[in-house]
Amino acid sequence: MKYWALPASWRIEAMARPVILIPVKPFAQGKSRLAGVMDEAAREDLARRLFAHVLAQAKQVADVLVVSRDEDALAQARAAGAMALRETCAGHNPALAQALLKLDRMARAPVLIVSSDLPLLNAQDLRAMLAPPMGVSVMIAADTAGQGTNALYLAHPAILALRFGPGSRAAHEREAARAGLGCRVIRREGLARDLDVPEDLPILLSRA
Ligand SMILES: Nc1nc2c(ncn2[C@@H]2O[C@H](COP(=O)(O)OP(=O)(O)OP(=O)(O)O)[C@@H](O)[C@H]2O)c(=O)[nH]1
Ligand SMILES: O=C(O)[C@H](O)COP(=O)(O)O
Repeated sequence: MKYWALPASWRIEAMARPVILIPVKPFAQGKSRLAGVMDEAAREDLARRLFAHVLAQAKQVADVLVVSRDEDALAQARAAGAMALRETCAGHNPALAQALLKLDRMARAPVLIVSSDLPLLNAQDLRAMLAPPMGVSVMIAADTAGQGTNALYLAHPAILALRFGPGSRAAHEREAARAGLGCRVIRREGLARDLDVPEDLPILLSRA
């Protein structure tokens, strides 16, 4: 069938370019679980560098939207050519919900939510997350423990209730099942290795 012979609503979805959505906690508040081994300035610097890395990888792959209440993070996003959204409802899930609402109004394009603390992330990881198998509308990149969600692909912005927080991998799977959506869990090192606790810090050496 010719492209222009498709129903109009399908055409819009087929044209819609995916967006990578990066939530960023204020740099000075992030990485609080490293407080026992790094002072405030070092944690802030680390959070800033991790975000810069994720942003650079994401920009190679798709349009990017950053949601944050940190003006520096928003400025860094704009300087890299990304869209920036000031968070009005503080918190991981509320900020993402705000961003998804905006994306849903812009276009019903696929969204890939990616954590800003993935030191081994590369563009291939992101491309893999943006290529779901037929019939799959939700893809979850689990953390190494299989408990958290480090990246979440959504076929469109309003498809799933967000459940970031402890046990989010299982919670996102449950939400997908409840909504009758095809769902896959992906395990790739670049997506799985986040940097949360002191035991994760040796990852940085492998990037040195
Ligand atoms: N916009 C926004 N992003 C958040 C918020 N809280 C967490 N995030 C982001 O969500 C992703 C996962 O966060 P966490 O792994 O909990 O990282 P963190 O909050 O820096 O680490 P801890 O302070 O140790 O909990 C990262 O991209 C964070 O920047 C928030 O309140 N607002
Ligand atoms: O799974 C999640 O909700 C996020 O990745 C945050 O989880 P974490 O606090 O274990 O990093």
